[in-house]
Amino acid sequence: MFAENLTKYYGKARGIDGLDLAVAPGEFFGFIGPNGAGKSTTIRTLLGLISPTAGKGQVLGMDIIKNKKAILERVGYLPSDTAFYNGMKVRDMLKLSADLRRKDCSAASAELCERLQLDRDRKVEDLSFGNRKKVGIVCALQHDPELLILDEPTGGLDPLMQHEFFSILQEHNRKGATVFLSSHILSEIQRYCSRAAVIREGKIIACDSVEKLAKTGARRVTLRGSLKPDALPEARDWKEADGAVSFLYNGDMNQLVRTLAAADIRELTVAEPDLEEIVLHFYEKGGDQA
Ligand SMILES: Nc1ncnc2c1ncn2[C@@H]1O[C@H](COP(=O)(O)OP(=O)(O)OP(=O)(O)O)[C@@H](O)[C@H]1O
Repeated sequence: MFAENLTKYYGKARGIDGLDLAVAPGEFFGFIGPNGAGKSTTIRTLLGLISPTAGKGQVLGMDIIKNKKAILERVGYLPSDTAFYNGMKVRDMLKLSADLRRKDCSAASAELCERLQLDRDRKVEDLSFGNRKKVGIVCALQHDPELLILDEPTGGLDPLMQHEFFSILQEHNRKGATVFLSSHILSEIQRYCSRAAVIREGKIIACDSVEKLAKTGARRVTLRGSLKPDALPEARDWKEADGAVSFLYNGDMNQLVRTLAAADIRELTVAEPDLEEIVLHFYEKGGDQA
């Protein structure tokens, strides 16, 4: 799947602007970005649900403008906001979704409902938000698609269900399915994805293995003692909690050690910042790695 200079304007409003992205078959790929960055617009444009203003893309080797219908038939898509027909029971909704793909998915559907603890005899409109999400998940997965595109899938799922959901995704991925997961929750990207792209204001500002994205020259220094921020002008993102101060430091280590030696330090840890901190930094600075 790839996008090249993919651009979507809603009138004058920017959805995405010159977005480049490539996801290889079989990847478990994460798509991270703040609210309004363009994650859903990217996904909807790639699926042919909205037409790009400019640029091009391919999904499963098919052109996103010429082959919209075929793409939707072969992809499992979970939209960020799932809408269903009122008055239908879960089992009827799932059957309708399978019928639209002209596939008998009854065995897979039953197994997924069992694993996600979804009661098929209830009406969809009577379900809680999380349980409606599960209906969307089963619709996206029951036909065993080769590409899964999941837009913020875990909202509303409790931790046990999130765990089960990711186990199911991992099983699909191990069997060869490509998983494209958009999320705000960095810990789940870090845990499950092998590569990820960071989107900000409609553009990809970083794309790499999760390991490399999380790797940075900067360290988070946490200490208890008398050090004041003006002693280390190169340190940034000062935080104070429980009597300890911490900051991100990307400067000369000898300088850090000399400065600390001159202060009265009772406790000191120097650690790699977590992915969350690094991505937040991307959001703020627009791409200079910490
Ligand atoms: N139908 C629309 N009409 C006008 N502007 C839109 C429309 N849909 C999205 N936008 C704008 O496009 C930009 C990208 O929105 P998009 O929903 O793709 O972001 P997102 O990254 O999925 O955000 P979130 O995490 O909040 O779901 C936003 O500024 C949004 O206001």
